Amino acid sequence: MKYGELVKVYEALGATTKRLEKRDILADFLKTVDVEDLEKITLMALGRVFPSWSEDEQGIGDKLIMRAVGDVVGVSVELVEDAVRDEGDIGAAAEKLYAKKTQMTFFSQALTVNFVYNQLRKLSTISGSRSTTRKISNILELLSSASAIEAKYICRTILEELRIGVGEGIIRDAISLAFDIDKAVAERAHMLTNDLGLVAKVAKEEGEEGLKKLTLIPGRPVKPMLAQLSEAIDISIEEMGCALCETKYDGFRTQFHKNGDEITLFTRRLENVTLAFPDAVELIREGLPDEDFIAEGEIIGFKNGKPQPFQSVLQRVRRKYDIKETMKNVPIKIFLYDLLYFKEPTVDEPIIKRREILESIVDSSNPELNLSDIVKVSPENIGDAVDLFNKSIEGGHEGIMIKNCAEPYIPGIRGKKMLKFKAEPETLDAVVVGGVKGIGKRGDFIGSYEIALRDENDQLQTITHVGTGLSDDDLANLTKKMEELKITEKGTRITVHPKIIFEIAYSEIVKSPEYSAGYSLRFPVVKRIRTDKGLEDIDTVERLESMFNG
Ligand SMILES: Nc1ncnc2c1ncn2[C@@H]1O[C@H](COP(=O)(O)OP(=O)(O)OP(=O)(O)O)[C@@H](O)[C@H]1O
Repeated sequence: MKYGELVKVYEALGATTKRLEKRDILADFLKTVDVEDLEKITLMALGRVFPSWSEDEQGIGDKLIMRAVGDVVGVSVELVEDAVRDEGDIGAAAEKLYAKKTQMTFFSQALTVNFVYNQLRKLSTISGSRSTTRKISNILELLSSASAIEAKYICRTILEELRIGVGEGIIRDAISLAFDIDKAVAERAHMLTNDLGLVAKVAKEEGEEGLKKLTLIPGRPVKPMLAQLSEAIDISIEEMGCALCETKYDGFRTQFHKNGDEITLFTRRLENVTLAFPDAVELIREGLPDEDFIAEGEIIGFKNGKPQPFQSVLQRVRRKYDIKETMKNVPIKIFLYDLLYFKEPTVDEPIIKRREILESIVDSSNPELNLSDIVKVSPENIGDAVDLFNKSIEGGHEGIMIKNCAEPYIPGIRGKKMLKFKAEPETLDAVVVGGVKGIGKRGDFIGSYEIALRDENDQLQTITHVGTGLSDDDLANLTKKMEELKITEKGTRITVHPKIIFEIAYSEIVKSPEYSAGYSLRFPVVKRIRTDKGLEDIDTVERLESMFNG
């Protein structure tokens, strides 16, 4: 297939903000795609060339693309930077600049999807000496054969930001519609494999039956099951009838995979953090059996018998070097609470059974390797759950989880089957989309951060500016990061790629015409910088609205 055909679909998708229209456009298109191109096109519709579970990345920053665009069009990097400032992103800037392109390209052939996909994948394999030059020449090969509009989307795909408002949910629904697959079956296949390209291919070739056979593979990360808030401990237990209540540890959610001899650790964002935790790998190797498994739990920094703030474990993840040193500074404990695979998938077993198997396979004689504190509760002994809550808070933990005894593990879904009850008021996770440079003492820093939530059409809508709660160190680090993520700069204001996630506490939600969400927050404070969360994890305008309406 010609790349130009995919580009036409990108344009159509970008031209509407309506979710259902996007789904229909994509479904109609997917029906026409040959099976050889289907995996590639499904990934590229997401603006990616690697599935979510893959650790490969193109590793190209804005600067490098600007250089490449400048080279192809025959203008200076400064001019490209100006165009980006005017147009808002490198894709739109490239499209504009191509119109002025003076150099003619000889022997240029129409780009195919296959060629673009392979060239972009190749970028991840280029490393070592002269890698920048080699990467640029690889990008130039693509850009010099591209039309203006193709260049726009090639640049955006390199940065993994297509800006057409299409997320995984829309693509999954389009696959269901295109190949007549029950939505729940497609959703489950996606959640278990984390590979929409594969889901599309199997849906087309083997239909629902084929999708039902797709399952977990130890060594490949799975999206975690997420929790909703419990209104009150007693109400939740009454509703569930039988509940497993567990201490909610405020640590680093980790999946521990064993595949053959290899043990791999993944974060809730599916990042491989094995190298940051050699001690955790050893604890898991010694405390669990030899068979393949996927267990889930929390890694917590522990010092002098006390849990350390969540940020302390994050230090371990950020440090690429001196792991031995950081290991000494931040000793850890593991608290396991779920089992997704043991010799075979266990996700369909109820939590009560999964816990039973987990208890039977974990040797927790080492005080660093634990099972979560747990009580089985029914409406007759709700007091036991309240006791566990109090004990958890006294122990320096966040609260309790309340899990419906009968429920399977549902990856990636924030459902009512697993609830959390915390001592502290609820917070919001929002993404930073811009910032304002400070004045006076904070002149060198970006002191105020504009944050946004996601709306029902996957677009970001702003809610407030926040600067309180950040230490001088945070401000220095954030300012550096914001410079790297910068898209445009006007006066003291900058806009950035949406990558930094803040957890925000506030006193009240108010209506506001000033921000595009239509709501704002009073007295917002940054509680944490959530490097363990990504854009897909931020809260929605819908949730804000329902919290506003009480
Ligand atoms: N015993 C436990 N069982 C399940 N999850 C636990 C447990 N202890 C701690 N957790 C943590 O609680 C989180 C569940 O809350 P949720 O799914 O809402 O994630 P979250 O958005 O990270 O929540 P929060 O910001 O409240 O930690 C899990 O992600 C996990 O990290």
